[in-house]
Amino acid sequence: MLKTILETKKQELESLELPPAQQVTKRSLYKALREPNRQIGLIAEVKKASPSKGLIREDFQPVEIALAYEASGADAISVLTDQQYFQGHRDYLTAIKKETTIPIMRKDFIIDEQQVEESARIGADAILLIAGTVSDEDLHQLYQSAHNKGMECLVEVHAADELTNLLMVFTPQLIGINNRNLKTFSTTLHQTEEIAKGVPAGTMFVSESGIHTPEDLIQVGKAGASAVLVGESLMRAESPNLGIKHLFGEK
Ligand SMILES: O=P(O)(O)OC[C@@H](O)[C@@H](O)c1c[nH]c2ccccc12
Repeated sequence: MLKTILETKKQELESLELPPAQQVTKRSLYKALREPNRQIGLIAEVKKASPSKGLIREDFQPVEIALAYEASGADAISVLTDQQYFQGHRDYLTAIKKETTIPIMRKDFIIDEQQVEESARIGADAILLIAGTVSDEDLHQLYQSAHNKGMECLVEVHAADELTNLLMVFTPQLIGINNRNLKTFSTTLHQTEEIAKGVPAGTMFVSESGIHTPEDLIQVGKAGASAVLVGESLMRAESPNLGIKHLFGEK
């Protein structure tokens, strides 16, 4: 699947038109996650559909969802901008950035400098970079170029050896451990527990995917996660607010 998505991204790159730069003030994702609103940080995701689950939310109002996340105490927001597989759009991110005050991360498959520039222009505060999509050296380049453009990065890994190899090239300020197996699409929080052992002391990491309950938060918190990235369980809730309350076990 990842291979297919990357093929699409390469095609899209051939006709990518850079939008005009939005005049925005960048917000720090690192800082927000270092001082979370609750016992563990929350990056709440705006996600309409996914390749594994199909359509997740029929009534999809991206700005309203983002505003509700912020009002409910999310520390940051992740916005899917991939159109073909996640039914996202870069305009959703720009609109959300304008209406909110917390850091906004662009969730897409970023494999080229042009997309880093595009992310800066549409108003992203941070971008997701995925280990294994390009070489670790190229990933480092994209990471540095994002920082040069005033953005921060969440660098995602899926396996312990992937993290080990990455750390031989550079140490990202923020690591994401994806609980989803990209081949089978199944999720297990053991993934976080296993891979966390290889995260350097003092480096923050986020546990991503397949997180639904207060027990899940405790489990990944014990493994050392500073924050969680949650999409589906919030998007399927009756409202974003109820979804966040349910996640944290609040009345
Ligand atoms: O909807 P979930 O299971 O809560 O997962 C959110 C997020 O981790 C997931 O959307 C994700 C993690 N890494 C990605 C890379 C690309 C697209 C999507 C993702």
